[in-house]
Amino acid sequence: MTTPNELTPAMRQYMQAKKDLPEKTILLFRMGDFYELFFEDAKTAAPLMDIVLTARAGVPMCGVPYHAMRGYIAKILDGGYKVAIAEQLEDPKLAKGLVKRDITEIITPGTVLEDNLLHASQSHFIVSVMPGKERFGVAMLDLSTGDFRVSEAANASALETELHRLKPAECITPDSNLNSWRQQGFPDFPASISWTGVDDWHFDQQMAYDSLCRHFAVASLDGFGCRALPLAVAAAGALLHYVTNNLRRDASHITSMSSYQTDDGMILDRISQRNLELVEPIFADNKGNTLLSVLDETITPMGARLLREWLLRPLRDRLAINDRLDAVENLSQAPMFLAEMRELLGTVRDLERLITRINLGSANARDLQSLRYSLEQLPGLQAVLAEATAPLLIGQRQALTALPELTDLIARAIVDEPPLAIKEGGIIREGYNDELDVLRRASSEGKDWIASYQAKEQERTGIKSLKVRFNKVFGYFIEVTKTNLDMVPADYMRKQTIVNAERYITPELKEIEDKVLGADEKSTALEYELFQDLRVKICAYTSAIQRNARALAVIDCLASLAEVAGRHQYIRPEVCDEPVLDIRDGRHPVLDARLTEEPFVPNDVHLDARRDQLAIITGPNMAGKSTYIRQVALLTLMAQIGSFIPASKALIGITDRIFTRVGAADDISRGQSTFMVEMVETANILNHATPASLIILDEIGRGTSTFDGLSLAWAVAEYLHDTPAVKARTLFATHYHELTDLAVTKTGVRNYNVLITEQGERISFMRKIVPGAADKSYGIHVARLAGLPRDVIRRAGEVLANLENNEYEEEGKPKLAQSKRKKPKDNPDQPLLFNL
Ligand SMILES: Nc1ncnc2c1ncn2[C@@H]1O[C@H](COP(=O)(O)OP(=O)(O)OP(=O)(O)O)[C@@H](O)[C@H]1O
Repeated sequence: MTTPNELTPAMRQYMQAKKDLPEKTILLFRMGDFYELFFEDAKTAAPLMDIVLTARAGVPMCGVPYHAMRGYIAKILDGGYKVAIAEQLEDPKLAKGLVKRDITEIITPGTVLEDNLLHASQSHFIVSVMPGKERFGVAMLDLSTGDFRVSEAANASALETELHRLKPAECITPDSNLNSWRQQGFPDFPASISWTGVDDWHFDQQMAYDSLCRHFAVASLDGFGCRALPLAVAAAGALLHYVTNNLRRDASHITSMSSYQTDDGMILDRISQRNLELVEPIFADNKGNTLLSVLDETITPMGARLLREWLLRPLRDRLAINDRLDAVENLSQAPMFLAEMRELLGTVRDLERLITRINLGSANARDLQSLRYSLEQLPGLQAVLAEATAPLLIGQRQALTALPELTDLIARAIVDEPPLAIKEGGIIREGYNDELDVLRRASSEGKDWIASYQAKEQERTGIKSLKVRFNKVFGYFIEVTKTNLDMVPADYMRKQTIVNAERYITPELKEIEDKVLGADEKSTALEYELFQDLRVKICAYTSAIQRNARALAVIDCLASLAEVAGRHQYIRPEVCDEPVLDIRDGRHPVLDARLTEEPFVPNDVHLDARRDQLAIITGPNMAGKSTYIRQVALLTLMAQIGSFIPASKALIGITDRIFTRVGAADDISRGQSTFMVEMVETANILNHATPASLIILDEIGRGTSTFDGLSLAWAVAEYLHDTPAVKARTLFATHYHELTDLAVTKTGVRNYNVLITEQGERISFMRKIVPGAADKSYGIHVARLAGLPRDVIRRAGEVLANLENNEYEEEGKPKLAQSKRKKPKDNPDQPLLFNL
């Protein structure tokens, strides 16, 4: 084992860098053209990175070439580690003694900026959570865009919902809080979050407040709407400190912070988000099944990210919803205007991530050109938007600022098609810088001279095949093939022998070469300097560019909604604050958009929490019950994001929360039984629904015995109907026909069924929801369609007949054979329902 005293100076430097790193951090230490890893880090990371572990002087080590390093970051992060990068802080050629090295950044799952680890259409948040007595302060930062927001969640369940919506890769929280969660069990947060505990004092309110003020160069945070959000400020201050100090990341592109209330939008908890397949399908291979996949016709990455956010956070304020609907209507009514706008958006690149890269110094010349082409669309967009009449569109037009001085500057500075590399020249346009032009002229005149020198020497020596060539080792040289060596003049100096030729130099060739190469080297260095200068100049426009990006995102989202509305013949819904839902000829947006052989059959819905509150929907399997109730939830949600909807007419009372209890995907991974999950979800609904909510229940109690299930379903329906505090609009699809009896005694219960036509043994699904209870279950018909053996179908028919005729054994069990008909007497297990 090597002791510290035996370490080389570079190794001691390595140990020093390693000393201050947080736990579970792998250090990549730059040494020349490689990033090297040593000791335990090498042993841990080599298999993760899939590279060979070697040893030098007994020290385990491995390494990757500097240019490939970024590609390995994901592999280390995936292994559950952070990545620290130690760079050389001076040019090794100029260093006197040991090259200075230090940690320049620490990369964690929530703070990656590598393109291959980011989704263009999704934000990538690191979140900070500060617990209060009951409330939680929440701050979130997307380092790739500079998007920084704060909020407070009213309680643990609101925090859960918020984290499921944001899906952060990483969260920080005070050490003490993380420890208590670890001891008492975590709330229901997404399992994918990597949690980091941070010293409690970073969350000190005053310190956080002061450091935020310092960062934004303001005297108060009131301008960011943070006056009444002390916990949020603490979370935000700690987050900024963590990113800039602990991770040593550059935060110059974080130019503002915004605040929002977690409960001013419609609440969509984890379960509804999943069941309604809003942004992710329940089964991963059904990508086209999500509502987002139908509504997302955005053109820019900023628009795609914002639309996703709109979908997961529908509005609740009628005026705000109408603002969006007005804008969508305005665009829908002017297809030319819409098309022109979308065409202009087609040239706009990811402005938010571009300006971040420019700020962080990782942008190349092509990024600057992309920025220029994107910004050059703004005057055109402003001109087109001058036609807009909807206030939201007018507002966005006013928020757009064309930056002609900046686009001109980039246009003058950068060539049309610059290379990817930024240190090898070829980037700066002629005429931008006099000194550069002079150097280039010297180089090109020299090169011309060299070109003519070849012809001159051919003439002088009479060697037709004489060539003037160049390589990096010898510079310029004259090459003569072996057959012509007798004609080589005396003044040629031999430099190298190769297989078929000899290479020579001459004093005059070397003299010109010095000029050419000197000029080339200088001009490349100057180009890099000019590029850096330009980058700094562009950084001054960061917040103006970010404002433009936000306005463009809104425009893109509205245009996407208008485009989809036109494509699928949607109509504008009317929204109101009363707890009603009146939709004519509604269609399921996802099934409707997908072209299938069976045309989609539209259906109505009429619900009013004050009168027709609870609809019980019965009907055979496969009839379309689930589709129908999900459709109602989706149409309500669409209306509240400001989208038009597939229907012929709609009045939508604004909903505070959509609850779903749907059997499809039970969470076995959470270690709960199907029935337990079902009951937990039902409890959540009964405990949180309000008269402004919308509840869709697809069968309750299926996971237990029939009688238990039926009794629970019955009691749940009664509770929803009878309890004033939870009297929400409810759609209840069920196979328990007994539930249809509720309509007899409960004034707010309505029965519906899905129309079926029967021809002999065959049934046809009409997909039409009609008033009244279904009279038969038809489960056995569907089983026949599914190909169950004939004997099983016949036997099931017999048993069904027994059951339907209440034929029971003495002890009250259904008699599963043809037998004398007898009803059980005085059996306490026999549910009351059958006697109703
Ligand atoms: N209105 C409709 N128009 C056209 N096709 C429909 C309609 N509603 C449903 N379908 C089709 O019928 C299929 C079955 O619908 P769904 O799953 O909603 O039935 P269900 O009654 O809930 O069945 P189960 O009780 O077995 O869960 C759907 O996959 C869909 O393709």
